[in-house]
Amino acid sequence: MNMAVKVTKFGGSSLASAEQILKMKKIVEADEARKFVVPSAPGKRFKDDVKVTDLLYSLHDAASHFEETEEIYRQIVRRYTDIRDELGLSIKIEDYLEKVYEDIKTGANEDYAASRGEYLNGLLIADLLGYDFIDAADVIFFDENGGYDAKKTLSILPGALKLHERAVVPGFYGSLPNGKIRTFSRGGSDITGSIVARAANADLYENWTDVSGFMMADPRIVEDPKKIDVVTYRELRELAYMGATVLHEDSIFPVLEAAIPINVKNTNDPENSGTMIIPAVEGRGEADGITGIAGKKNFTVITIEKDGMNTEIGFGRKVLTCLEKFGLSFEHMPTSIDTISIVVADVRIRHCIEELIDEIHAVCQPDSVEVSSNMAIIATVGRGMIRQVGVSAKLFAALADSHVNVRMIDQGSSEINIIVGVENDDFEKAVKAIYNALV
Ligand SMILES: Nc1ncnc2c1ncn2[C@@H]1O[C@H](COP(=O)(O)OP(=O)(O)O)[C@@H](O)[C@H]1O
Ligand SMILES: N[C@@H](CC(=O)OP(=O)(O)O)C(=O)O
Repeated sequence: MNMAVKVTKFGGSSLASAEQILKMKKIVEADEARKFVVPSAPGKRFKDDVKVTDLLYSLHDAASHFEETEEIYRQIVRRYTDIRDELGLSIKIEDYLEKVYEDIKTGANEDYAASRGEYLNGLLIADLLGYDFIDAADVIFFDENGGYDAKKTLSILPGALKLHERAVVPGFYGSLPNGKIRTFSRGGSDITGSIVARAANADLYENWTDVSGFMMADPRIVEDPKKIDVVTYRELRELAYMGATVLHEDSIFPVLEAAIPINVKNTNDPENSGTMIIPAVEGRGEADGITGIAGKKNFTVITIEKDGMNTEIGFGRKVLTCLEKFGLSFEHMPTSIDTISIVVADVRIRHCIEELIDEIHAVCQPDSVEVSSNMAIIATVGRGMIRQVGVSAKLFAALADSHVNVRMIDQGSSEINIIVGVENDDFEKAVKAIYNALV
């Protein structure tokens, strides 16, 4: 029988210092099946520390504006040389750092700069574990539009992995058809881990972080929230997208087809079983109540009102055409007979809000258009939750009792979530109220 294969991704918090990296080593060495390791860049060692990835973005920004770069570069050098020295390794990481610095000063792109956090950490970790190093630029590919190219990657990566008994593949980046480096969006090492798990046909994708799995709410908002033991890919995606940052929302796609389970585990508490993320939960469903609550701040809600909107053919299309004209995607679109609300992230819409409203007036001829910014959206997620009588009644009663003004309600058509929009200032209060009422 073939030996089991596990792909282990370690997040920045798990690799922030030599002390954390030694915990990683112990975990990897405790199980023969942990053949492929996907590291992030060193993250925060303490609350107000700066992630190496953020230092690299700053370095690139300073270099491209011809500003002072030495101090930022020195901080980056110190992070890696401290780790190397404390681990007692002899790899000459300074040589690699100098090359990175030179490349950034001579015009390398921003993604290249950001990706070096994982690249350099991968070199150190491969040296420490005695694993081979595979540069992600040689095995993970993006297409000319910058999207992940699954076809090309899966035609090369599985063969490349077979050449190595044990290897480190740095997270977060790959290469474009022109050979330039491209990164996933922030937190994207989780996606690399999933891609490597798929290519290795792994039995399990372990995602090691600084919490013992997915909690029913963000532990920075709700004190000591209950852990989610098992969650489906779909629920996970909803929670992750809506702000539960433990796992990148796109990290389920690569493993989805092969139905490889993901186990979120805690580097600081490796015995804890963490959270299992699986395709579907057999024999469980309608009576399960909620799975979790997640949310994000800083959205704008545009409410368009027009009497008789429900009978006007093509009204929705006209509204969406306006968004398209400004290159805007939207998060939610709750409707009633005479109103449509569009929810868009503040950062996307800020620069064009006035022109967009003028366009909506011109194209849709509405009775009124109202804009509310500084809104937070909160999703309460659970398979079967919607069919369970009383969940939404309890949720809205709890918000009313806490004097939270609900500005928008949307029930996702996937029937696994209820979404409410509240003012940014009420966000934490609302999450706590929903948690206390439903958990
Ligand atoms: N529902 C949740 N359950 C657990 N952690 C959460 C949740 N929502 C937000 N978080 C936050 O996600 C963090 C882990 O994600 P991240 O910082 O990206 O880790 P890593 O550096 O390991 O990739 C936790 O420390 C926690 O503060
Ligand atoms: N280092 C990258 C990618 C990543 O996934 O990091 P982390 O595992 O620390 O979330 C970032 O900060 O976005």
